[in-house]
Amino acid sequence: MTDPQRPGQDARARVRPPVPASGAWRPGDDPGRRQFAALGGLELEGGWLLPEVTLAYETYGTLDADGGNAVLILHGLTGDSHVAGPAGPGHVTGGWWTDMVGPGLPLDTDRYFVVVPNVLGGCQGSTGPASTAPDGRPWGARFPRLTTRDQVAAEVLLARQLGITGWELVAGPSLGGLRALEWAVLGPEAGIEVRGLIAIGTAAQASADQIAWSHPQLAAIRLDPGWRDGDYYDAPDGQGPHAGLAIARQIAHTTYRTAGELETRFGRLPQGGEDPFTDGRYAVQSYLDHHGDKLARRFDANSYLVLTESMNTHDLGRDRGGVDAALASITARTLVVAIDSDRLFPVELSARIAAGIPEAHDLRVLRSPHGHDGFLIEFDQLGPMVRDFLEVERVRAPR
Ligand SMILES: CC(=O)SCCNC(=O)CCNC(=O)[C@H](O)C(C)(C)COP(=O)(O)OP(=O)(O)OC[C@H]1O[C@@H](n2cnc3c(N)ncnc32)[C@H](O)[C@@H]1OP(=O)(O)O
Ligand SMILES: N[C@@H](CCO)C(=O)O
Repeated sequence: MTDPQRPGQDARARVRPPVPASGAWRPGDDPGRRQFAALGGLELEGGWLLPEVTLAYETYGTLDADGGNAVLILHGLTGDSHVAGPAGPGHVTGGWWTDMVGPGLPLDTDRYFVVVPNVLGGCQGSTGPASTAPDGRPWGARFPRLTTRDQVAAEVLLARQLGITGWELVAGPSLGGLRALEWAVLGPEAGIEVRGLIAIGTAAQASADQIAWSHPQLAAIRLDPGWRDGDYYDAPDGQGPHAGLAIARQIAHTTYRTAGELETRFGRLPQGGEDPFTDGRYAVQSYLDHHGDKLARRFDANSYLVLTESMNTHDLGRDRGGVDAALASITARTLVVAIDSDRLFPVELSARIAAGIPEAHDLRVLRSPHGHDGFLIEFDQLGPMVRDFLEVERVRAPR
């Protein structure tokens, strides 16, 4: 991997990442070749009613006549429905699993019909805080609290609308893994079979450490004067809490990588042309500025809040007699994948999932210097793990 030492970014970026209003995320951005499902009202776990729910989604491949080849892929915190393919008109970023999903690839779209929804509460076409509330104004901070279960309940409605009665596989990393686990419990309860499950770098229950790391991220956004109590969409200066969101991403991004990687890649190198002893930055600071700035240009801060808080409340065992009982109720054949250097979702959290699900025969561990983001990088290892799992599945249950 090469690390360009980007010269010349304004050193003030250390304090307030420069995100021009024209380049920042705005409601309605990024229309793509996505499809949109109007799913009606949804009663949420917290008792609120979301009167009109839309989920954006993409599909890849063709659904068999018997509907037996449907696969659901669920994205992480800031991902979206664009799982594969290039960036381009309608897609700010290239597909986040382009190496994993496609003809002949581990999630083979010649064989499977792959469905990828944008999560409820997100900002890439699904109902979220930037959507219009019944009073004609954006929901903003009035958008109700969401849980993982609510997100999956919306996806159940989508599956029904698509005529899918069972998933051959539900797979997801990180926040997508939280939903995948929830699907494995809620899906069968809702009459949608989940035959296979792949949970990557994820957890059955948010840990204190994860909640702790999220805490300053939430504050960074809410304390940005541009947040305006969540109602910034129509701000006269066009500015939202872009600096707060960028700082949140910088904190998060550090947890997605490892201390060893940062040391190896950046060490104490100054950013090219800058002097950290005056007003310049170290290269690692510039790297974080870059990732913070990049997210603030493509993501809505209120969605970041809603999704982060949904992760914090994630608990597969809530009202189900605890995590162990919930895991024990999962009937899907399961592959659990951890990343050895993941400091945000450490291997123990995956080990607990693998130990608790009766049909989870395997805990596979990706070796990676990159930490949590390994699931977006280590395709040479992840691809064969997924292929192996699906081959065994095929032998076990030929169609
Ligand atoms: C499942 C999901 O939902 S996924 C959502 C996934 N997408 C994201 O998370 C987007 C954020 N991107 C990333 O986190 C990473 O790029 C990954 C995980 C996708 C890939 O990781 P890596 O290949 O290790 O990329 P890395 O972390 O080095 O970042 C590369 C970027 O940093 C920039 N960079 C590297 N060093 C510096 C520096 N010193 N100063 C400024 N920028 C720098 C590179 O120019 C490059 O910029 P670009 O992405 O705009 O082209
Ligand atoms: N980089 C990933 C990490 C969180 O899973 C994302 O933003 O979705």
